[in-house]
Amino acid sequence: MLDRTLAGTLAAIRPLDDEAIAAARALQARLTKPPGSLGVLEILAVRLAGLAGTCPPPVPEPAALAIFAGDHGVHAQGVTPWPQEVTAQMVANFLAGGAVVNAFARQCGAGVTVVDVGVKSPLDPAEGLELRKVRAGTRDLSVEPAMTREEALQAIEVGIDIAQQLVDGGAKILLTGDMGIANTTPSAALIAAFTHADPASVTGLGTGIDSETHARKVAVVTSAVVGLHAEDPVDVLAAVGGLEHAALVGYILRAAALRVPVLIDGVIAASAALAAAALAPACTAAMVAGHRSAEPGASVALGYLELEPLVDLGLRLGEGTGAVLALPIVASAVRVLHEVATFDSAGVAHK
Ligand SMILES: Cc1cc2ncn([C@H]3O[C@H](COP(=O)(O)O)[C@@H](O)[C@H]3O)c2cc1C
Ligand SMILES: O=C(O)c1cccnc1
Repeated sequence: MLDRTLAGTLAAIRPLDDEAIAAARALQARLTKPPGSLGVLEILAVRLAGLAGTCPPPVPEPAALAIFAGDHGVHAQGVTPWPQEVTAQMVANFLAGGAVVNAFARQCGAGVTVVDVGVKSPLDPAEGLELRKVRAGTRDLSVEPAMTREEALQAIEVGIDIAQQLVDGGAKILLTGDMGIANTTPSAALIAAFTHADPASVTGLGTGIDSETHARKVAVVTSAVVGLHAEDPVDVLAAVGGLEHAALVGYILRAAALRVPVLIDGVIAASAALAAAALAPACTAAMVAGHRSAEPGASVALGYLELEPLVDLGLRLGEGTGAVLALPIVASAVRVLHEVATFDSAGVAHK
């Protein structure tokens, strides 16, 4: 049994299993389809065999989405037009099943868990809600570090714990989700900090902002990154990240430690994935990029992580929507290794 600390989680992350990869490649070659005809799906299924250490790897059902919710002190800088209360109001909407991600989750067959890791207002207990608040929102990252190192570590361990709980409950794949008004600003700062990209090039329009707001946002991200002298990934996360970002880091790392695939959603999850990869480079083997968010930083982060997104539909919502939409593709890729007949078994002639 792995201990649920960050150190215990990092120590358990291992590279892919070469034997399972070889077995999956050999199996792909025997299935009744021209070799390579399933393109990216073949590569993905082989990698998931390597992750699971068995061929075929488990069909990713049931699937579990965790939506980590938190508020942001940097909201005070006018980086988003939406009031901060929307974070808590959307949490209520997720719990009532009324958000976009709920519709997608019903369509694609994913369970939804909402985690309050840092919502500003107090939330009442509810079915499907995990009350794990580390702090009622971060501090303003443009003025001081958003979190203490201790707070960031606590939030990482919330993510670790939630991932462990979902996998203990039977989940065969974990999906990332987020809710936090203003959170595309810390996401851009994390992406600039970890990839060394120009802050302006990774700062997008978030929920949809005017050019004046965008200019303010670029200035905030630029000065946060210029003023950042942290080396350790947890310190970077504490300085310019959010509580939901930190929880996502723990969630991703725990998925990798448990050898369960983790479907990365949009720019918020991609920025957390960079921090996770900085802590444990081998954890990228467990990551599957769900979609290409319209937010420019997401493509920069995925490029840095060498991940190709499965779908590209111009989404810019978050909540886990892009991860959920990619789920049937991942499941289909794995199902091929379980269910497709071989040339021998089906009596189909080779070329
Ligand atoms: C109604 C509503 C539902 C959302 N669901 C996700 N987001 C997304 O938008 C927010 C980030 O964008 P920004 O940095 O521009 O504030 C996050 O809450 C993210 O999850 C939403 C935003 C709104 C307004
Ligand atoms: O990429 C995302 O997930 C995203 C983009 C804009 C706003 N909220 C989330």
